[in-house]
Amino acid sequence: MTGSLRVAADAGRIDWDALITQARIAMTKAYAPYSGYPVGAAAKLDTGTMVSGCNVENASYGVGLCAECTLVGQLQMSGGGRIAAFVCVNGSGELITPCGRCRQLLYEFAAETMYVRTARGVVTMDELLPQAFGPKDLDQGKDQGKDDDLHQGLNVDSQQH
Ligand SMILES: O=c1ccn([C@H]2C[C@H](O)[C@@H](CO)O2)c(=O)[nH]1
Repeated sequence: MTGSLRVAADAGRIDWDALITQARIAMTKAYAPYSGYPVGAAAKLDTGTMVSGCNVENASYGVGLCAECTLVGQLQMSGGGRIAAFVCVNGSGELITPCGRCRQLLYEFAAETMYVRTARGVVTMDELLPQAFGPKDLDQGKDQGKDDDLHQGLNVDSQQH
């Protein structure tokens, strides 16, 4: 089976209706007095556990939490795990795609292949956030930080400016 066929077959085994129902229930708990735009999110972990979240806004607008924020908080609090499937919905219960910041939040906890059902169909996390920055990049950066030659090279350069 080719890669894309396997992806389609795996995604087809997910109970999306159950996940969307959970997201809609979560959306009813949203605290969104400022935007008037409630959001609910739900994820199925590779452990089988279901977690959900809703947006929680704030009088200091910029510090409001997206539904995905509270979802990853619940994920960690409920013992951790990797997200195998994810959906989020708006106040009408319709599918929306996670905002940019939330794609990064979700990526941190994504399973090897994580499926996201959107209004345009099922996509993978890698398709939603291509060339993502993640934990592996931090590992590489740490190794390079110990490279004295590189540091000296950077110092020389900075002295020239
Ligand atoms: O992926 C998203 C996009 C938006 N929102 C929230 C943030 C804000 O409370 C409201 C309007 O942007 O929707 C989410 O929870 N998740």
